[in-house]
Order: sequence, then C-alpha cells, then structure tokens
Amino acid sequence: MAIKFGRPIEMRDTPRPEVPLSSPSLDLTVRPRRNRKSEWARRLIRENVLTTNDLIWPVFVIDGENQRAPVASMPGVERLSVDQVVRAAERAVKLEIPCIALFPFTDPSLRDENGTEATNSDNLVCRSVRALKKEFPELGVLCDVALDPFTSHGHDGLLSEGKILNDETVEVLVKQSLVQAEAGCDIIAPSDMMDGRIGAIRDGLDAAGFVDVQIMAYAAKYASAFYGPFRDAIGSAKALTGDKRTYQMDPANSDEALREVELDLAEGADMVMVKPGMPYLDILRRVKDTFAVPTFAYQVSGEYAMIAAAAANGWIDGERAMLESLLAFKRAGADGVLTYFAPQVAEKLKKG
Ligand SMILES: NCc1[nH]cc(CCC(=O)O)c1CC(=O)O
Ligand SMILES: [Mg+2]
Repeated sequence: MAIKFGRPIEMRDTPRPEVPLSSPSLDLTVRPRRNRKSEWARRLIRENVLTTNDLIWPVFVIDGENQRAPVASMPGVERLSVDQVVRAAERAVKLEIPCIALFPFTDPSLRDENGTEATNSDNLVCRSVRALKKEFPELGVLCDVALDPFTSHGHDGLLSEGKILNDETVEVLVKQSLVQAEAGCDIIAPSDMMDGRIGAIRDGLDAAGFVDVQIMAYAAKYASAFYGPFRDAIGSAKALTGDKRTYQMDPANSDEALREVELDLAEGADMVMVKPGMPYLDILRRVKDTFAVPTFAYQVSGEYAMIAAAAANGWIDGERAMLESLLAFKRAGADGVLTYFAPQVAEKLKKG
C-alpha cells in the first residue's frame, strides 16, 4: 500500500476526530493492535516476506513452432512450443526468477507401455533444456523425473499385471535423469515416489561425471485430487488407469512424510519438496523443523485452478489470494515454492 506522510493513502479522506472519542474503558496493559496501527508499524514487525528469489516457474512444453495452447482448467496458463519456452525464459530472466521447471505434453503417438520416450535424448524436454541453456545459461532449469508424460497408461512407473514395478522403474528413471543432465539440466527432480530412486540417480549422475547436478526430491508427495488440471495439461488424465495410491502417500499420514524425507536425504537429495502445498502446510512445517534442509513446496495445478477460477468469478480478490497463499508457504518454513503464478507474482513484486 502506498504511504503518504505516514498515513495510508486509502485512509486519506477519513476525517480525524479532534479529540479522542472516549477515554479508554478497558484497563489493558497489552494491546496487540498497537503494532498494527499503520503500514510502517506493520512492516517493522513483519516476520516473513516473499521475494522473487523464492520462485520456481513450472512451464508446460508442446511440440511445434510458435505454439501457445491454453490449458482449459488452468486459466492464464499455456503450453508452449520450444521457441516460446525460450521467450518465457527471457521473461524469467528479466524478472529475476531463479529457475524454470519443465513438463512435457508428449504426443500420444510417442507414448507406450514402458514410457520409452522418457529416455530419448532428443525428446521434448531435452530439446527445451538445450535451447534454454544456449540462450540463458544463467537461468536454473529443473526437470521432472517420472514416466507419466510418456506412458500410455499414465502411471509414473512400469506397469505389470496391474502393479507398478519399483526396481525396474528406478533403472529407467536413472536413464531419464542422465539424458536430462546431458542436455544441461541443473536440478533433477524425481516425482515418481519409487523407493530408492534418489540413491540410484545420485550414483548414476556421479558415475557419469555430473557431480554438480542437484537433486530435488519430491520426497513427501501425496496421492492428491489436486493434480487434476496438471494431468489435463500433459494429456495423461484420460490415459490414467486407476490411481497412484500404491506409490504416492496417503493424505492421512504425517509421520510417514518424515521417514520419506529422511530416506531421500540419506540417499543424497540436496533439497526436498512437499506436495501439494496449501493442504499440507503442516507437513512442510514438520519437515523444516525436523531436518533444517532446503525445503520446497509445490503449489500444484488444482490449487492454482481454485484461486484462478474463484477470482475469474469475482468471488475472491485473485491477486491478494495469490500473494497470501504464497506467503503462507514462507511462514510454514518453505525456502521456495513451485508455482504457476511465478511470473505474475514476480511482476507484482517488481512493481512494489
Ligand atoms: N509425476 C508427475 C507429476 N509431476 C508433478 C505433478 C503434479 C503437478 C501439479 O498438479 O501441478 C505430477 C502429477 C502426478 O503425480 O500425477
Ligand atoms: Mg520415498
């Protein structure tokens, strides 16, 4: 809020009473409202701030050239062809957003049972990474590791007789990580929730000489209804058979998140993530308090959709809800947030 002579401008027309309306009738020594009396006082005691440095911007990639395809369930979000991803990166650099995260919409003709396209060193993600790194080497690039954008059944792992195979999937995820690292990816972010994949990927990266490539583990990832719009965006919603409850966590659990995080850290994760975000702020707080490591929250597609849809209907103030939701992550202990609002927020923060 703009300030003029110490008084909020929005209050400038409020006439000041000449004399106090009445003498205090409550005998209060402590009046917490004193610290909220004006904008400067509120700024002075403010405990948490959101800055552009806290943002990771997830971007959806499609094939083609000069393509921007809206995602119906995520108003304001588009899938971009590689050349347009580079334009988005330019915007990120200008806004000083530290990092972009890439999620591919794979052509259905390239999807198969085993998600073969995931390990193709010339797939959409790898081509995007190379294009980004060529133009903007100083912008951080994060790549998701999981098979769901590439499998015909929409699962994150290999499927056999109705079961998701753990160890066999991990082998493929290591290969997927390697093609992404070779393309120039800075942060490998496994979102698949297989057991032991962090250690295997760390070994694979190190053996190939990628000792500086970081790993951000989707460590506590829940089987959530809030991923719906994302699955629309990458085209896996219709494909998905069944649900992901044999690998993603039960929303009823909290202690289990700590065990998952502990394992991923022991296996070599540099950073951990809690996902979804707002319904799991309690988990975020426990993880941060317990491990004191770089901890991220993913404000997922469904959270974005809720705010965007309510705002579009005029039911909430979209900008304020966006800022408040992101500040909540900071308050709960997050060092950073993956959010589809990233460019909007960064623009807002830049204007001040
Ligand atoms: N493993 C893929 C993946 N990586 C990120 C998301 C969700 C992100 C979002 O909803 O914004 C998902 C979806 C899923 O697990 O089904
Ligand atoms: Mg795990």
